[in-house]
Amino acid sequence: MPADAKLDLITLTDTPECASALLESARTLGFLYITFDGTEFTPENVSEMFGIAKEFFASPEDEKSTCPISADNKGWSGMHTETLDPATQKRGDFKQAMNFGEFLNGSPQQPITPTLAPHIPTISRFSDMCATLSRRLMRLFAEALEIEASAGGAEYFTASHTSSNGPSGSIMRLLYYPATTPNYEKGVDIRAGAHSDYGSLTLLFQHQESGLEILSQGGWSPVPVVKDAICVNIGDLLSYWTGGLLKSTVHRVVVPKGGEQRDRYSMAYFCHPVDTTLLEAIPSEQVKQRGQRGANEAEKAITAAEHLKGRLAATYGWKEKGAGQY
Ligand SMILES: O=C(O)CCC(=O)C(=O)O
Ligand SMILES: [Fe+2]
Repeated sequence: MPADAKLDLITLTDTPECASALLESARTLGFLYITFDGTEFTPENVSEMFGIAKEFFASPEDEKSTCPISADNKGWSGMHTETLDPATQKRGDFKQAMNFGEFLNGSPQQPITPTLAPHIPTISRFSDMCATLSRRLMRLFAEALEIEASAGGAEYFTASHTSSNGPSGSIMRLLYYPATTPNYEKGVDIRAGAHSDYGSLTLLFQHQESGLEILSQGGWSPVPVVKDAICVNIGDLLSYWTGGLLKSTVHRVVVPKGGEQRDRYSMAYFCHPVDTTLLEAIPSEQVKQRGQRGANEAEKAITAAEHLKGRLAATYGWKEKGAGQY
């Protein structure tokens, strides 16, 4: 049995010490936990959202399928619809998901099912809280990276992570991994295939049940669920932007030992910069020291939207070498 991954558990304070601790976790594992304490999240508002997720996934397939996932990455995806590791998987992920794009003044910009309709204010508020927390984390990363004051210093990422400045790829996602009987085929099915996330960072809320694993040199390590805490991981875009200093670590979701009969629910907020954001070399000595990699090597800066589009082609080469190796 591989040893559990040891993720740092950090309580957010807006101090240089906290910023350094976050950067250290992001530079090493690329994964960490932050406690609800120190954020707007509480056991109550998170469990209210899990209640909505359960109600939604229990609603009839006929109803959910009126909002199918579309090319804009919003909507419902049923069992085996998404394949996160197409090179290896014979069958799509053993899960369902519902993706919400950004809300505009509290209104969804996508079709919504009747079961979800009464909960829109709660989902919209939760999504906003995730955006606010993500922006705060980005601010702390900028502080720890000692970005030149003339370029914005600790506020370097703020405008690009503010939704009023334009559309972005940010997504609030509800996830449901059903119990594995009777249709789960061991060795063929997986709850979520190996992948890295695409954006700046991801906030992950897990409901009791474990199963998340991260890949390191030693192989796959299970990530134990920490009560009243949010798992934070760095995405490909931020790894690219920082010349690989911050690690976008490959991860997957499996059925934990003895968990075959249990459902698993989680919620992920994928934070992306505004589409038009230019991913230019970051004016930080720490990033410059990474040499000609990622955004440091590009002659012409690409935008966040271009990075997202080209992500698969751009990342498969280094993914074979190991996580986040720009
Ligand atoms: O459900 C989880 O714990 C992780 C899901 C995940 O990695 C993803 O959707 O990108
Ligand atoms: Fe992921």
